[in-house]
Amino acid sequence: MKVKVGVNGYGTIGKRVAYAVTKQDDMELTGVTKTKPDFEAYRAMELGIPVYAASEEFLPRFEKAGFDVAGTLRDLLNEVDVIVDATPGGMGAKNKALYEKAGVKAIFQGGEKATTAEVSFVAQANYEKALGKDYVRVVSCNTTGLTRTLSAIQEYIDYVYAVMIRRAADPNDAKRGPVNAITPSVAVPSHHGPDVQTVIPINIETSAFVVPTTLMHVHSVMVELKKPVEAEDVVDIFENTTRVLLFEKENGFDSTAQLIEFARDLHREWNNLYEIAVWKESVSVRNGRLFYIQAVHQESDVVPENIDAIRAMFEMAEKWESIKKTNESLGVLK
Ligand SMILES: NC(=O)C1=CN([C@@H]2O[C@H](COP(=O)(O)OP(=O)(O)OC[C@H]3O[C@@H](n4cnc5c(N)ncnc54)[C@H](O)[C@@H]3O)[C@@H](O)[C@H]2O)C=CC1
Ligand SMILES: O=C(OP(=O)(O)O)[C@H](O)COP(=O)(O)O
Repeated sequence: MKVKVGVNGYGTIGKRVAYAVTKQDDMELTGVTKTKPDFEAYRAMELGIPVYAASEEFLPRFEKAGFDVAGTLRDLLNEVDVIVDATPGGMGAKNKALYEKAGVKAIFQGGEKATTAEVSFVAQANYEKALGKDYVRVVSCNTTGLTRTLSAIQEYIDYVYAVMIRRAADPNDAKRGPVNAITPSVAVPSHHGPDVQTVIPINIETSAFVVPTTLMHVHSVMVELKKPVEAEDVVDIFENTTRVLLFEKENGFDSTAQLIEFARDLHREWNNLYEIAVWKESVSVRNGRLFYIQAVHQESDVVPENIDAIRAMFEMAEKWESIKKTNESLGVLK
C-alpha cells in the first residue's frame, strides 16, 4: 500500500517536496493546496496534480478564474494519510488543529517552533526518533546543513562556533532584501545553534548575517576539538557522509555561483543541490581547532528529509534503507 501524501503550501519547499513524492514507489501525491490560481497552480494542473483551495475563503478566486479545484484543504485532509505543511513560517502551528481534527499525521518545516512537533528531524542524525510519530518538524535549511556535517564528526566535538551567512531571498522572491547591505541578527545565538540541539546534543553557538544573494547560504564552522583529528581524516569522514559533497576551489568552485552551475549541469530539477557542499581546501586543523566552510542550497536540502520523515512516521523502512531509496530516487550523488 502506498502512503497518500498531501502538500499544504505549494511554494519553494512545497513544490519540491511534491515533486519528490512523485518519485517514490511507496508514496502517492494526492494533491496540493494553492491560495490563488496563479501560474504555479496552472503548472500543477498541467502536471496532473490535483489542486485544492487552501481554505474555503479562497474559493471565489478560483471560481472567478474558471479554475477547477478538486476541493478545499478540508477535502484534501479527508483523502490523505499525511500532510506536508510547507506554508509560510508560523502558519503550520496554526494549521495543526485542522490536522489533528482530521486525524492525519503532519510534517512541519523549519519556520515552525520545535514545540509544534514531537520531534525535530534530520534523517541521517535521528531517523529513529521519528519512527511512528504523528508530528515531525524538518528543521530549517541551515540547521539541516549544520546537522549533516556536525553529526558526522560528533565524537570529536567539544564546542562548535558557526557563522551563518544567509541568502536574502529565494530567486523567485522580488520583495525581500537587503539589496545593498549586510544585516546582522543581533541576537546571539541565532536560532540555528539551539535548533541543531533539538536534533543532536552538542555544544554550539551561532551568529548570523543576511547578505544580498539568492543562490545559497554559506557557513563558516569552527570546532573546538575534544580529541585530536587530522584534516585528512575529516575530509575522509565527509567523503563517506551521505548528502555531503566535497568541492575544490582548485576545480573552479570559487563561489556559490559555480555550485549552482554544477547542479544545472547535472540537469537537476530547479537546479536543486540536495547535498551540503563543503569546500575541501577549507577543512583544516590548527591548535586543536577544526575549521571548514560549507554552502547550503536553501531551496532543496530539506526535500530528502521530508521524504525520509514520511517513511519514518509510517515505519515503512529502517533508516539507511529509506535514505538510500530517497537518494536514488532524487539522483543524490551519495
Ligand atoms: N525557502 C527556504 O529557503 C526554506 C524554507 N523553509 C521553511 O519552509 C516553510 C515554507 O517556506 P517557503 O517554501 O520558502 O515559503 P514560500 O513562501 O515559498 O511558500 C509558501 C506557500 O504557502 C502558500 N500559502 C500562503 N498562505 C497559505 C495558507 N493559508 N494556506 C496554504 N498555503 C498558503 C503561499 O502562497 C506559498 O505558495 C517555512 O516554514 C520556511 O521557514 C525551510 C527550508 C528552506
Ligand atoms: O526558512 C528559511 O527561509 P526563510 O528565510 O524564507 O524563512 C530557510 O530555511 C533559512 O532560514 P534560517 O536561516 O532561519 O535557517
